[in-house]
Amino acid sequence: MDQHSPRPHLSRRPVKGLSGRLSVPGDKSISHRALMFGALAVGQTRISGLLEGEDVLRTAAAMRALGAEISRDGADWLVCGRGIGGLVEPADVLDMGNSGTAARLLAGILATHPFYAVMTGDASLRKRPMGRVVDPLSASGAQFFARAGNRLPLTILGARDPLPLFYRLPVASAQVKSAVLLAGLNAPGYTEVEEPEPTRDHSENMLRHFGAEVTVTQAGAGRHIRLKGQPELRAADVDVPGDPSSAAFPVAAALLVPGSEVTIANVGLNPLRTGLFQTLREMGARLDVPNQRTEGGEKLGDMTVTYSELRAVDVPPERAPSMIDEYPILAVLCATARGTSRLRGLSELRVKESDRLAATAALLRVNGVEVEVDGDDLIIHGTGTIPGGGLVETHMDHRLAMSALVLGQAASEPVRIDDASFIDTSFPGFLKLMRGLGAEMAAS
Ligand SMILES: O=C(O)C1=C[C@@H](OP(=O)(O)O)[C@@H](O)[C@H](O)C1
Ligand SMILES: C=C(OP(=O)(O)O)C(=O)O
Repeated sequence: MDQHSPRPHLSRRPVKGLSGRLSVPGDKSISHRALMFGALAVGQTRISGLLEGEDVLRTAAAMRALGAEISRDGADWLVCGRGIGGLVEPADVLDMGNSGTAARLLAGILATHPFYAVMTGDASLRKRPMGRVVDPLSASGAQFFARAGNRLPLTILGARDPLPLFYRLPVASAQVKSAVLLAGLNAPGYTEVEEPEPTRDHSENMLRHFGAEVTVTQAGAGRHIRLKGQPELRAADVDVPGDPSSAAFPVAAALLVPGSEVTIANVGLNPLRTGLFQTLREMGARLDVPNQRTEGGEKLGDMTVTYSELRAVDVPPERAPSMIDEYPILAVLCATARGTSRLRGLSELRVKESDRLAATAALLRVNGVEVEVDGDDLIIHGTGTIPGGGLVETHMDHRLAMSALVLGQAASEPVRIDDASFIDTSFPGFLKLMRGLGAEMAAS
């Protein structure tokens, strides 16, 4: 993706409201994990609804390079696993593209497999911190060699006699928690992780689904997770729900174009992912989810969203893990609401595909919105009107690209972005799907 061709696009206000019923692609977090756990299980795992975005395809390629058989079967994916400890040394560098989740979770798997592997990524991923996984994983006996600041490319020499891990997360990160649990799968005894605040629990849910023994107990404001090492993971089918982090974009567009009503089928509603929807309701959004259900340990439902006049909001820092990827699009909605919004405790946004705190502020400013960054908080002064007319720099970041295109749906002048190509990492088909609802987005 370093040699990718930028695809500049523009977005303008449509003449009438957005409408329609749609599905968004599969959940990215669950898709990565389904491929990884499938590869570590014995037998054949069938995955339906897998996200075929570039991030997840990188995970599929890496698990193949480690010896798993992965193929497509119609709309489904099949994974023939090698069992825990059964992966083989990859013959070449593993390129994780733009994906932090793929790189960090794979580091966990590689830490307790006794061979040599090298991982790299694109220019965005090579800037992101890997020390957060290298530190805890080193205690398993694995050796890591990285560029200054623990950046990719990263060489991993997996432990021959892995030790179980006990780790208290210094930041609320599901990626770090999952890396430790994945390493613990191939170590004898119990691996334990304590998180300061609950983070998405797809790894815990899926480990159980594949037959591992995982217990979760409340620990203060956070959680204590305990995994019994060296289980026999048994292949188990996975039905991936729609990604709530992707649903956020059509939901936001419907909320800011007058006259809109849109229904999104099968949206994942894991309570550790729904901070945005809670916040939108506090802002006065009409979101109806009449038929909620649970499938494969994950909640989901069909969500209908109707254009709503939004009011400003104050989002507490402890809500951040449940909506960590949704702040750029929430900031766009706050810009359209009348009044001052404050989004608190966003330090983790600085280490995403871009520095999302700075880049979200810049996205709004260049389109005439008054914004401040105060420490780790983002403050947005909404007037109810978006002048627009700006060219947004997206810094290889899919969420910034989609957020800017949604902003254009409410702006007086068209909003341009320098590059729409990274949208395919998490939301292939985004532009087509948005145009199908009546949004005005085009190449420029
Ligand atoms: O575990 C996961 O699948 C993810 C965890 C989050 O990252 P952190 O663990 O860094 O918060 C999130 O931003 C990312 O898109 C997906
Ligand atoms: C932060 C994200 O992903 P990752 O960390 O996997 O690159 C994201 O999808 O917004």
